[in-house]
Amino acid sequence: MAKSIDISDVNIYYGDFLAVEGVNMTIRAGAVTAFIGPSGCGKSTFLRSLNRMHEVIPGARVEGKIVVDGQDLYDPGVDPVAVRRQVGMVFQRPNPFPTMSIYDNVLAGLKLNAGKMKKSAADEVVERSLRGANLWNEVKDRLNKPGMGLSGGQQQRLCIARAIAVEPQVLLMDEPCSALDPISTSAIEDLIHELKNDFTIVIVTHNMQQAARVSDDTGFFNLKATGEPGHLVEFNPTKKMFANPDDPATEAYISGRFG
Ligand SMILES: Nc1ncnc2c1ncn2[C@@H]1O[C@H](COP(=O)(O)OP(=O)(O)OP(=O)(O)O)[C@@H](O)[C@H]1O
Repeated sequence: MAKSIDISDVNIYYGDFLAVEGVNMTIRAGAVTAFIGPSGCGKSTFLRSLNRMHEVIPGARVEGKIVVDGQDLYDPGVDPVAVRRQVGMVFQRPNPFPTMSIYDNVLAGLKLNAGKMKKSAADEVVERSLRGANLWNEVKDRLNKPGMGLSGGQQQRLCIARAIAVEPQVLLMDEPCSALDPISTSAIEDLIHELKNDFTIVIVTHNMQQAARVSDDTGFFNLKATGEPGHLVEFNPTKKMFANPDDPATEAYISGRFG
């Protein structure tokens, strides 16, 4: 089930380097939220803090609160592996496991999380996830073929199927279309529309048209100055952000005057 995410006073560090400072926002359940902003302002860093992937880099840490379903993900008692199950992630480049079949790729996260499953239950998860990722009709007759044999767009939908197979509450997408052609991009954007019925979706995109097409809310990140940390300049419904932004820096960015 989709959940909202309440973020308060989040600072994100790489060692001593403060990369992102003072973020406050509420990401709505069952909506698509896009993060936009110039290169290096911390969009991906912030996204990775939402499922505790940031801290896998040595010396990296997060301050502040990120609350999903009443639970602060950074509470000392919380298991980061459980967080990553609850908050799934899809990356810029499709990354199916190269030696695994399409079928096993879909189940890869579940097998790590839930041990051995019955074949009938596994079949059911594979079909549901591939249907959910709009890929079933294209692959149902070759489930035992390698995932790497699919086109780039199909591989990305396979990675989405793998992410939704574990039934997360939130799905993070870091520029999921940047390695794809326009037709595959359009297929992923259609899919994002459908997935938001079941998952809270957060997407980082460099493409402002894409943010305008797929998202309900948008966060604009920027650097105050070179060498300063990234920060959230404005967070608003996407329609408002693109028609009538609150901040002159947002206006300058979306009208193409910098970034
Ligand atoms: N592994 C790392 N170690 C140290 N600094 C890092 C690391 N990854 C990112 N940074 C720094 O953190 C800041 C934010 O980077 P990040 O990749 O989050 O920005 P971004 O807005 O997603 O950029 P882009 O749009 O180019 O992907 C940058 O100054 C970057 O150099």
